[in-house]
Amino acid sequence: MEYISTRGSAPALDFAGATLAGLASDGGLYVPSAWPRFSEAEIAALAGMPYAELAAKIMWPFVEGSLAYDRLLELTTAAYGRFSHKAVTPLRQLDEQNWLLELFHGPTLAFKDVALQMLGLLFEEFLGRSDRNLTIVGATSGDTGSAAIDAVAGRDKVQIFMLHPKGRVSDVQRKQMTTVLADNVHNIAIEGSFDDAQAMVKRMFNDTVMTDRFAIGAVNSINWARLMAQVVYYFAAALQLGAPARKVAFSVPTGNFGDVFAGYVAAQMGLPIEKLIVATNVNDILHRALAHGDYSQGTVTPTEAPSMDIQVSSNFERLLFDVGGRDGKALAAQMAGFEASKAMQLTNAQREGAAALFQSAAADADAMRDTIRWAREACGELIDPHTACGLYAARNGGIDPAVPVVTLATAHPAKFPDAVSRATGEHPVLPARVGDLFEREERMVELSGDYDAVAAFVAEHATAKV
Ligand SMILES: Cc1ncc(COP(=O)(O)O)c(C=O)c1O
Ligand SMILES: N[C@@H](CCOP(=O)(O)O)C(=O)O
Repeated sequence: MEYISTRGSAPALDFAGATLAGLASDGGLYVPSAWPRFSEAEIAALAGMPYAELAAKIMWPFVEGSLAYDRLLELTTAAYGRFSHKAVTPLRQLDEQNWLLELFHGPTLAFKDVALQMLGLLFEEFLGRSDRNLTIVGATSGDTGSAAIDAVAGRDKVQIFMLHPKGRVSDVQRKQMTTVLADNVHNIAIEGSFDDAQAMVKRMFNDTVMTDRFAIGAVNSINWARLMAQVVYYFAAALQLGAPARKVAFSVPTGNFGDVFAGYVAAQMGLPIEKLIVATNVNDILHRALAHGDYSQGTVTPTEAPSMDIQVSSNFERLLFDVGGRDGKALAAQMAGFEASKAMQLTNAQREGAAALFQSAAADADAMRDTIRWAREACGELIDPHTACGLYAARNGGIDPAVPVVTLATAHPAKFPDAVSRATGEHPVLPARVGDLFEREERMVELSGDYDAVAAFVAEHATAKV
């Protein structure tokens, strides 16, 4: 499989190259040059497979040329062997139409583990074939950070620098990052929002002073390998609910548009998806873009679903590229306009292409709280505030009652105990494997939101590329 940039001018790479590169050198994001497609019979034959095997089957067309199938299966077996539930991503029924897909049974209790456990192993595999050192620079609103740190802590040839917005992640999220004291882990709290952190990360990929000395790598969902691994659980859930004979809808709590774009990829591969519901909190740039074609940044409002406090959604670029006719030059111009003015109108082709599969909704604080309460009182489930945005959109999405609607449960409720207990009066308990989190020592540095200060810190602590 060959990977091309959404902005049309970076060199095409194979899977290993795209995984190590992260962001394309023209500022675009890597996408497969064509979507692999499974026939109905091929999809039906996937039913009932153990998760690791299903993962290898789904990922295979994306990695072919960079990994042998048997090696891929060894990696998926190792990655998903660390999950605390045998099914890895179990489904739970809430009522006649609604289901929860629990994605939080990995080591750091959020859906990010599903992709990052795999990505950590892929880095090790590909770096082992060269004498290259990787300097990972990432931005997190709370969950990517801990999942990425868990996946690479202590690994040879990798240093990780993780930027989070100071004071804007939950205490559990912060401690899951800052209590990992491995020498290759560097946590940086910056003044500003996740968007500010993400902008600095992207800038570093195009800063030749840095890229001449260091091989900068990505763990955010700008890295294609993240999304590839997330495609698997759409297949896993839909197969359990009767696919390919029956269509399924998904409601996806959304911030950086990575998780829901993985659903779009599943649909391009042939999975019969009725609708993908994009669920935001009040930071609703994606809801405005999908409902009205208006992709304009706005300021970030802190909410009880802090991981989705995002107003620039990196992966939306991948969708605009695909539904807009895969014209890299035109998209590069459109994105340059957005970067200059912080606003952009979708073209008619982009709006119509997106509307064929996506619908959207934004949940405010009342909607989140009421949905957390409903899930507890009516269905006996404690859910986190991000999942609540998804479930709110699912219950109000007007999907044909004959179609099952799966809400992605993206985080364990105990990561956000204050919001959950405000809504339900119950304090969710952290699973035993992270139970002593609050007794562990923390280490992080605090920096201003100034790019030069962050770059200087990275340069001081990173290892040169070879
Ligand atoms: C718990 C949780 N739910 C949902 C999201 C949104 O996912 P995405 O950024 O892939 O849209 C995030 C992070 O962004 C998250 O951490
Ligand atoms: N919610 C994320 C934000 C970063 O998104 P990513 O999926 O692009 O890594 C987080 O928790 O950090």
